[in-house]
Amino acid sequence: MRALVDPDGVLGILPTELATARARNDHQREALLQLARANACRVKADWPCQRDAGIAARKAAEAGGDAVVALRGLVAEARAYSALKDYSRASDLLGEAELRLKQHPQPELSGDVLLGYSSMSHSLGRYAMSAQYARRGLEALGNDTPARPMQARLLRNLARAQTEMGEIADARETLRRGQAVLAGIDDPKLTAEMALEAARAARAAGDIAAQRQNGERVLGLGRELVNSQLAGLGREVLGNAAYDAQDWIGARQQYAEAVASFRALDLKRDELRVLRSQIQAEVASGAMPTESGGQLRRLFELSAEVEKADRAQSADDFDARLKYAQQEQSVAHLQREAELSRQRAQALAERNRLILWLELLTVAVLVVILVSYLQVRRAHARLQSTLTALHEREAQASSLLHMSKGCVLLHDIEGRIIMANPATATAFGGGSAEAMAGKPLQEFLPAALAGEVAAYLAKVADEGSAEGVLVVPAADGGQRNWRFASNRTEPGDARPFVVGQAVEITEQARQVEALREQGLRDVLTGAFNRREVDRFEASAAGRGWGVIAIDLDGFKQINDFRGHEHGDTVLVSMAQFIGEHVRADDSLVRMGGDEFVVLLPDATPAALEGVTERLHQHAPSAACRFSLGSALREGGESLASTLARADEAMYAAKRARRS
Ligand SMILES: Nc1nc2c(ncn2[C@@H]2O[C@H](COP(=O)(O)OP(=O)(O)OP(=O)(O)O)[C@@H](O)[C@H]2O)c(=O)[nH]1
Repeated sequence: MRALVDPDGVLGILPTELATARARNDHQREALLQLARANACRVKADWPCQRDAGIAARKAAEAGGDAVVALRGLVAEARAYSALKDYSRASDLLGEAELRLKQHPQPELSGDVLLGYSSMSHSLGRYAMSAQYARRGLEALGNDTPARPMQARLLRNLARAQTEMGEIADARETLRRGQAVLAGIDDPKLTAEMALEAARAARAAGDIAAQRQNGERVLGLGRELVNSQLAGLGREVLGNAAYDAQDWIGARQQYAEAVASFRALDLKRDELRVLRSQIQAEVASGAMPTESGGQLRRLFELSAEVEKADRAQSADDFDARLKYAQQEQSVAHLQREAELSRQRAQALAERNRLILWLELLTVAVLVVILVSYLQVRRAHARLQSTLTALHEREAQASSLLHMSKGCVLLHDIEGRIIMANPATATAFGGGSAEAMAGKPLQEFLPAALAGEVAAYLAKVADEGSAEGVLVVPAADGGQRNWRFASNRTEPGDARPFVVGQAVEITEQARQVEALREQGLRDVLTGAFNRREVDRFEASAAGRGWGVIAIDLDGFKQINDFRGHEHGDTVLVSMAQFIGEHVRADDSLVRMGGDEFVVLLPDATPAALEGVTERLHQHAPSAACRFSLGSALREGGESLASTLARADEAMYAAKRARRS
């Protein structure tokens, strides 16, 4: 902004700032400083300076990667070439700027480019085209644009073209809009340009007052900006106003001032134009001979026509260049479009491929989810039925345990009860099954069985199982027999325990004992039979024994004379007689027929003597006479040897009795 009002000040400080930015390699700042320089040069109408600054700004911005600032530099450069009337270069650069703008849309810069085209068209006398570019520029900016100076410039160009085309009312309306836009913007050069256009339009409309007013304004701004060209233009406007008011003297004076200003600046075209007006004023005022005036008029007409023709030629060239540039743009545009549509088609194909994959993936995921769901459902159903069966079995097992007459007991390796069924609690007198839990097994068994319980626990722990019969003394003095079988859980079990079962076999044991007893007894007399001999020898092994052999005398005759049944009675009576006179531990064995043996465990000679003596002593009360012989075990002899010696002694006694 400072470049607009104080261009010299800006240009004064720029070299230092630029040097600092370059030293820091700060391309972006350098580019912005060069843009400021281009603006300041434009205000001073120093077009080569603007061109160079624009080029430098573009290069620095490109080095700094700032595409937008590079574009600004390019536009500044183009506008400078346009001002230098190098339309070919200007249009090339504007075309390039347009192309770049498609990639980096910037409404203000688009407006600037179109302003450049509009100015060039105007310079070449293509006013309709100039107006059209100006309108396009205004459209590109939009109504509410913040780029008001650019909007004002476009309005200025539009008004200028309208004036040239004779659309004076429209031109003045456009200028009013332009001035409204400019209000509040501190841009003296633009203000002056707007005033110049207003003056031209006023002249075309025959409004001398407005011409003067605008001329004064331009002149004032020229002074303010110390701009001789502006001052010259202001003088020209005032000269035109005076000319139109037929104030020939005033007109000649203003024109003369303007010519002087343009000559000092070497602005030949401006000088020629004003000089022509000045001579016309001279002629009109009669200061020149009419004849010369006629020739001069012709000269001016010709010069104006030639100028117009030159302009038309330039315009044709420009048209051709514009067309070429537009074709280039169109080709580039078409290429870009083709590339874009190729990329779009590629992207679409890629997208479709991705969508297809996505769909396939979705289907696969859905199938996996469905299969998993079905499997989970099946597993759940299986689990449910297994649980139901398990609960049923658990209930059955619990019933079995509770209803079982047999004892079921779970205990740990140390013998601590984990669980017992009611039958166990009843059998062991443990109160309730629950009360037994947590207590040691020994607590429910007599102290006398402590050793057996310890042996049982050691066996089941070491070998994994134990079974046998436990004989428990009963309160009534008898005993109860329990057959048990216990199994330990697998050795690897973290918390091993033992499942024990027991059934009471007291009655069976009693019956077995009775049967065993019967097998050892002689049916007729109740004395032991011969099997007792073997049992006795086995039980008394390693110890001493005594034997008394007894044989009835004349028993055959009893049978023969008194009958066999009586003989039986005698045998029974004799067994009773012998049993009454032997010791409680002695065994009376009927060896067969009328032969009896008394087996005396641990018998001493005195004990044997005592028994035989008692038998002899009570012999008269016996139902039958008898003979006896006795023998004590000698050394480790067999029972058969002792029996043989006792038999021998008995027979010896029988012979002695007979004789
Ligand atoms: N009534 C009866 N008689 C039996 C039984 N067993 C054997 N006898 C008889 O017992 C008799 C035994 O005869 P012996 O060996 O000669 O006995 P004994 O007549 O006493 O003669 P000695 O022994 O020499 O004194 C035989 O007549 C047998 O038939 C039995 O169970 N009941």
